[in-house]
Amino acid sequence: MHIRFDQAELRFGDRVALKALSLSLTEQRVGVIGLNGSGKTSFARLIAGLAKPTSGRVTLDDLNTVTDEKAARAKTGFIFQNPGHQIILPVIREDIALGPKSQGLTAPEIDRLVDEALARFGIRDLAARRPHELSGGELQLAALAAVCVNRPDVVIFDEPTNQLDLKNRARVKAAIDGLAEQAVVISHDLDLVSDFGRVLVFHDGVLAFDGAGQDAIARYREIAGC
Ligand SMILES: Nc1ncnc2c1ncn2[C@@H]1O[C@H](COP(=O)(O)OP(=O)(O)OP(=O)(O)O)[C@@H](O)[C@H]1O
Repeated sequence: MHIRFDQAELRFGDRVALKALSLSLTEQRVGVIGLNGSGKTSFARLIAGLAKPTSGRVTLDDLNTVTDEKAARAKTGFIFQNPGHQIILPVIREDIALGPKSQGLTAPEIDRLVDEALARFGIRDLAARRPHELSGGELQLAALAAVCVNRPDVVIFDEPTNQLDLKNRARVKAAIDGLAEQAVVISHDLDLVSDFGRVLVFHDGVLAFDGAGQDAIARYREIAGC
């Protein structure tokens, strides 16, 4: 998918979360790194239509995230920092079924799509479980299944390996690496994006570097002074 920012800026009162940015992204894997408060989540929320640019515009395959809001939103899936908060039904299977149900599909069609999504992320064993019983990694995968069942073109991850142990981190990394969909990955876990062909470094709401993973990490280390 072609994600495009045209002088898109996001402000909250006097505070500029993201300064006017023009950018074109078509890569399958895009990493986003930078210090706390540098504008990464603001950038991601603008793509997903969860925030509207205060000025300028953001388009997804020529659909404007504001004027074509519904169609643009359908192209994106967002995995939040705390995926437990986005699983709203009491049982994982029911939660994954929410999207297909809203499309008015028949019960067997819904069952088939949910089974496919569970199998795709290797979480069939979680189908009957409740979100509060799951580990952080399992929650990430359950949220990913619930997002991908809706067939988005791009999946946006906000710090997907935050607070995960090595085993869960590896599981989530494998799921991201294996995605057929385009992925935009915000991360403080630099290894997660180091082999991405395109990684954006934000600093103070400005795009400070745009290039290959290893180069972006080097630039980020300079900014962080370590
Ligand atoms: N709803 C809001 N109201 C006011 N200011 C906000 C709001 N959301 C973000 N900001 C400010 O915008 C700036 C960028 O925030 P953003 O969440 O995009 O940063 P980030 O790089 O994702 O940070 P982190 O790594 O800590 O998650 C920060 O100064 C933040 O305080």
